[in-house]
Amino acid sequence: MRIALVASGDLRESANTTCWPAQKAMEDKLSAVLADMGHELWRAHPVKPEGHGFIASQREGMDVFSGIDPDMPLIVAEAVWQYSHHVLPGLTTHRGPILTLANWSGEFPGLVGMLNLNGSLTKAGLRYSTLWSRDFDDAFFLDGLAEWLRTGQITHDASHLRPYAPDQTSPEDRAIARDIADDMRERKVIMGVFDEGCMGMFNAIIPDELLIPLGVFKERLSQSALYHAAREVPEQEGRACYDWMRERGMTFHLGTDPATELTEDQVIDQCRMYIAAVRLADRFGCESIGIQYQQGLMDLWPASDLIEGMLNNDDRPDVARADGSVIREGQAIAHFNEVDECAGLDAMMIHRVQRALGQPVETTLHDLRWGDNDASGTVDDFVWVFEISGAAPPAHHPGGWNGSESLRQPAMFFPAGGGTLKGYARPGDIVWSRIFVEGVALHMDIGLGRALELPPEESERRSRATNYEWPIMHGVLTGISRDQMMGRHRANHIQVAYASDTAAAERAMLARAALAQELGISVTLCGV
Ligand SMILES: C[C@H](O)[C@@H](O)[C@@H](O)C(=O)CO
Repeated sequence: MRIALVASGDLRESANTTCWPAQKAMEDKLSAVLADMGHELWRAHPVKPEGHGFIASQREGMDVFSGIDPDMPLIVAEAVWQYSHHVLPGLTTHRGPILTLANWSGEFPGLVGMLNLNGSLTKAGLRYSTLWSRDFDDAFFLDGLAEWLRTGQITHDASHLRPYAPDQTSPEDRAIARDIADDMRERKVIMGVFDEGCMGMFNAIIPDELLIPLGVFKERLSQSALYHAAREVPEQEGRACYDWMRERGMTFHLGTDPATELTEDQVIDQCRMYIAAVRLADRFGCESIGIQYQQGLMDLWPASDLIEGMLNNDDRPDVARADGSVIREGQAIAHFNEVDECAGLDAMMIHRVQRALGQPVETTLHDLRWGDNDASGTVDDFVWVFEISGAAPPAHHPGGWNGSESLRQPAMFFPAGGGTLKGYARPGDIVWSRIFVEGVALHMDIGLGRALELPPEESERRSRATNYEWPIMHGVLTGISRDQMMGRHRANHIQVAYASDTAAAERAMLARAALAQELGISVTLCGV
């Protein structure tokens, strides 16, 4: 059988050319495996003179698909972060079986790219199968591939899923959830969206019609307004924020070459944008905000990540209004990275429930980046690398600000630099979740887990195997195997929040499930 292969890439040519060798190596392996099985893998688009073989725009993807027989079996293979909208239009009219596939490697965010495509295909209502492998020779992969070749689909183990039933939550916590839901629906809530849609993440956009019944409305803001407002903030105000973080013990790894190193000027500009973002959130009454950043703004201003980590922390530098009053003093302003609105909605619900239960509100999304057994032998579990591409709230790090550091964002992604907010998440009980769109409705997957402390060499190994600049949570998910998680998860992102102990985590999970259900979101308990 002849099988078409397409590879979607980044919009940034610097990322495409840097990552191409990893993609090529993966495609060669896949081709060899399929040849052994008696099939031919046909690359449906060429390796370009620019030095890579990725589809790098939506139009290019549409043109590639117009040359593919719509009834052929087709594999979208990803070893890198990719923009789903490059291939989504073509996939909407493809009739043959679709397989999304990634290599189990931390080197580049290929698994993350595949998971985003899966979430986007799910939201678009398209049928697909999905598979992953480290070396393309394990039984799980070979059996799955054989099943797909034979039947056009792969069924993953979903025995860890069960629908949530409201009587699992205590009457007191159901009342808390109902009060929050009533307040949202009556008083209404605003999510501030600084340029909707980021990096082709179709799954991350919630149609307004699905938010209206929850009382949630978007304020569509422009990154140009944020850029302008940041430029208006005097340098000394930015410096005061920078000093505030250093006084609390945060480490900034500074250099002198802005093209590849973090400079003080970049950090001060990030602080100016933090101040501008807080004031805009206040001006428009936004309960949460999301800054898209990665297109447009990335050419003008250092990365928004440090800003996002600062916003997501209750203990953050004060920002005053013109009259001198402090904006939401001592309270985090939930920020959803990459304007992932599903994460933004979840974060607002987390803030409200966790505050009502007296639990920490600090929450962040992470990429489901990679995972591996613990090479130090400290635990037997499979340990995930939850790793967001820039910043976690300092409250997630041991010692808070003192246990946090900032490194320059990689030049291949972020030409104007900017610092991250990195740390290794402190050990503790967590509740994880993901809101997603499927069948033109909102759904929530939720479960329990633990963040682990691993020996420094193992933390370092995991960080070096992925992006050293970015924060990590060593995550263990309760009752869910690696492959169950991969087979089910409908997004590249996973939301995490801490609880004080296991009982508190379970209570918070069930209270959040009750709130979601009350708001009309269908809830699946995963692994618990
Ligand atoms: C910098 C990259 O574009 C990352 O933002 C990307 O890999 C992601 O994190 C996607 O969630």
